[in-house]
Amino acid sequence: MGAQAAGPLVVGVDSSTQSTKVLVVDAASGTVVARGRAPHAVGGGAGKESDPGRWWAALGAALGQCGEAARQAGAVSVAGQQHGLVTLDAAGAPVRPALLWNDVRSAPQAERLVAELGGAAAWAERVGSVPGAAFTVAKWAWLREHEPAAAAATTAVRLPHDHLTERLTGAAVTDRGDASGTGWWSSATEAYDTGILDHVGLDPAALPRVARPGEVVGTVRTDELPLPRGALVAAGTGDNMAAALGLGLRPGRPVLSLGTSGTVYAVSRRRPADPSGTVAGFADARGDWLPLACTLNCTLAVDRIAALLGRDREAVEAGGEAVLLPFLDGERTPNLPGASGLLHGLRHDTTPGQVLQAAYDGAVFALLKAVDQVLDAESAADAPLLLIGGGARGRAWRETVRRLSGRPVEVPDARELVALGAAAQAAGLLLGEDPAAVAERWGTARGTAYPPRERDTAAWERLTATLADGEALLRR
Ligand SMILES: Nc1ncnc2c1ncn2[C@@H]1O[C@H](COP(=O)(O)OP(=O)(O)O)[C@@H](O)[C@H]1O
Ligand SMILES: O=C(CO)[C@@H](O)[C@H](O)COP(=O)(O)O
Repeated sequence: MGAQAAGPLVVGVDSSTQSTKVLVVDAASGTVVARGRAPHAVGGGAGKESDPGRWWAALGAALGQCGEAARQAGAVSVAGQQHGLVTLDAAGAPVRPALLWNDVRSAPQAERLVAELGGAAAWAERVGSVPGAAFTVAKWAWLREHEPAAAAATTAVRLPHDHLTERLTGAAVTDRGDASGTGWWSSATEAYDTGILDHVGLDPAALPRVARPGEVVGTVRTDELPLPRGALVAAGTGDNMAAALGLGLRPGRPVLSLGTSGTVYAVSRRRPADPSGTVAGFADARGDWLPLACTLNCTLAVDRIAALLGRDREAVEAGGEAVLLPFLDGERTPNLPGASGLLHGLRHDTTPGQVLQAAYDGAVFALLKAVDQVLDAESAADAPLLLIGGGARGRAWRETVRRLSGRPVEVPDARELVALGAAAQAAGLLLGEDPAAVAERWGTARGTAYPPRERDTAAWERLTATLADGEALLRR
């Protein structure tokens, strides 16, 4: 155990794309007393898949690294990567590996579903979002079409965080935040949409119950993990909703998260409904909304380009006119699921460091373009961007965001805001408090403030033009 604890201990879990991270936190002060981390494997050939059993094993390994502290927890909450399709058989075992949020094979099914059920505006009004390949409903439609035997063997469908919560408690339960990324939960009625479920041949009985914010959904009932039996378990939520909890986020504060995915979001009191599909109309974990735009190519794509160039990720150079759209995995924002990376504007004097800088620029461009779209109209135009996720630790990422946004940037000292948000949710159960108020009291958003820099409008215009002119290639 690291630092001393005064209050009861809580465990917050972040089961994200690349790894599971666990924090044991003093509920009274927010002090992190122990932490653990274990990697996941993402496979699946042309797609992106992970074995849910590996998430469970990684959770056990990460908790094990926390030593005695985890065994003293009074409450636990699991946050996880959004959208993933976990299919279970009658014995509760996975029928096949989970299809992940960044698997673009389901793009044709998403397109078809949008057309079949009234078009983009109708979906935005009914569900809050226009589903793309990421949404669980498109993944389920893909499975029925490509692996009908697997779909037929499925008796329960879960999201990654639901699956882990169920293994902890035995309860089939999810929360409104993660449910809002399925495409079969309506933000208009705040309930499963039986018309959509019927359309895709999924029995509502196969889905978990949607818990109320603040509900105790069960207690730890497994001996497979180093957690105390009987500890309270919160509903958990999607990883972006958990980070919003972890920051104690209030409306008007935009967040930019740089991890496997790039996301930009804000809390809103108004239910979003963007018919263009750029902004997903997610629910947050407390009863408000979380309009969010997400890219597929963020830290992994830029690290891959740095490796191709044989450079350290910080070895960027200013200047030149190269433009790089690093869409190595296809892209979600803009919606170009079949795209690959595009490099334009090379000259004899272009340096490798300038090409790497262009990759950073291309990775944050669509996210920065969406900042104003996720904020309510009355938000201050110069509100600082809260920069989080693994990339927030990097100078090149931070300076790129400052240069292309022209906004002030704040980088919280706290590293694991998703796990911290889950811990705040767990602490809320024990203390009978709102998790956002818990996080505020913990001071999780405290960090370093960077003033605005002059905006690089020339680079912005080059990116805009290359995206428009390259459209035919990017749609191929
Ligand atoms: N010091 C650093 N500078 C820049 N990038 C970093 C640094 N540390 C980690 N990263 C990036 O963070 C990414 C992981 O971010 P994280 O938010 O943990 O991902 P996940 O999406 O799995 O939650 C890695 O892909 C890596 O590129
Ligand atoms: O699909 C989305 C948001 O809609 C992603 O943000 C996933 O939730 C995965 O997150 P990370 O593993 O990158 O944190």
